[in-house]
Amino acid sequence: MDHFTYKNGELYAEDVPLSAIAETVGTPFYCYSTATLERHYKVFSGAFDGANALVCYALKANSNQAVIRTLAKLGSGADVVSEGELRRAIEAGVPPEKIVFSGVGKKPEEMRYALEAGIHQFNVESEPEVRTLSEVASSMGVMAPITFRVNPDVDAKTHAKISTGKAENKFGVPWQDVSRIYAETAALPGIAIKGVDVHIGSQLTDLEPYKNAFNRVRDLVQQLRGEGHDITRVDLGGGLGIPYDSTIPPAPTAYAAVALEAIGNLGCQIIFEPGRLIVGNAGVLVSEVIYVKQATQRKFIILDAAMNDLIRPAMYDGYHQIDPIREDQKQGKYSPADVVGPVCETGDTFARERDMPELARGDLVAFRSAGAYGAVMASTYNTRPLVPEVLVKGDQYAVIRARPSLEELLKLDILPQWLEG
Ligand SMILES: Cc1ncc(COP(=O)(O)O)c(C=O)c1O
Ligand SMILES: N[C@@H](CCCC[NH3+])C(=O)O
Repeated sequence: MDHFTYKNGELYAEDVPLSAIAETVGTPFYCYSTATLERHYKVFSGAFDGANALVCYALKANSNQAVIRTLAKLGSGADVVSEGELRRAIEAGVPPEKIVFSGVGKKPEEMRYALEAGIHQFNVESEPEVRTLSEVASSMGVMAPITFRVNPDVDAKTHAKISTGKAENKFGVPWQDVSRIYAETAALPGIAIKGVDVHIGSQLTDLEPYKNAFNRVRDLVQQLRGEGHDITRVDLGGGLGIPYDSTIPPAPTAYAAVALEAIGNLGCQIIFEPGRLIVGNAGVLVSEVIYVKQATQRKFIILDAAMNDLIRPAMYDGYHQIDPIREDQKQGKYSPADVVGPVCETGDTFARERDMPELARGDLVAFRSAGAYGAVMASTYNTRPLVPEVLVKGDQYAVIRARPSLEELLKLDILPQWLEG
């Protein structure tokens, strides 16, 4: 459920008409709903009421500090994958003891920063990484709390580009080496083994892969305990899908039941890293129709948003519902059209032969479910400024990241002295 609904003949974000934001901010822009963010966080964390669970919102999905702070105020922790994200989380008010650090390529200086901050744990993904962390922590005279991310070799049944738990993927340590790696790590200085971590992929719409992975993790925890390790934490990652089209993913309560059935009796703290589930349906991308072009074979609706603003359709064949802002258009006649952006790539196509309402130059549309992996993946390709972000709360709204000017964008380049003049 989200808080983007038609009222008074047009699409609103909570109690603010999106057209009013478009008038002051210009298009394209991302708009997030505080009520939806809060609702999703509460539904997810509420599914684990009574369990020893820590929800660490995965910042990569949407790392605007206003979004992070909204969630931090509800008690959320953070899953970060770089020093940049770690700084954002701390700056936005997430206590370091609720922060986990994931990712296959943590650099020594990032490890140092995280150790100084006092984060909850490093989710280590390889042997060279744990040796480096051991050196860094020892040189600082501290202990680094860790889990190893294990690769359970299960098929998450999601898009290949966002599947992470197969043996062929770069993530985690190989299942057959886990026992040896834990034994060798136990002898390393500066490292405190705390548990096991797994994350098998993103936008999962089936609980079966979770069941397989979590049961494997449960057996592994028992095995590692038998081998003398003090396992007190299990991090189950994120990945629960959201409805983009007609596929209805499992409810958080059903997911929680699977997780708790597998892991609930181990006496461990259970950590979750949901990203998309929290922010995906809490955001829309609003764009204006620049032209409608009738070509020989197709009708093209050309928008002022492009693949650089929302890459999901080009990169993962991602589906986003595209709704007109005006309700009369929503209820009117539909005909097939390609919805495209102005970027000079054929891949800059949001939808092909999609049934679309009758739209004309100047009309506004909203891409639904654009709160996750939208603004964070934007680029300035074709010298298009990064798209601004707006947060709504009730009848108030605020720009939470402004649109940079073209002057600012151009100033990023530096002419070498031999080209000056
Ligand atoms: C380690 C890790 N944790 C959490 C997430 C969040 O995933 P999602 O946004 O699908 O919940 C990801 C991204 O897939 C990830 O790589
Ligand atoms: N960027 C992907 C999700 C990647 C998940 C990252 N671990 C998407 O838009 O669907």
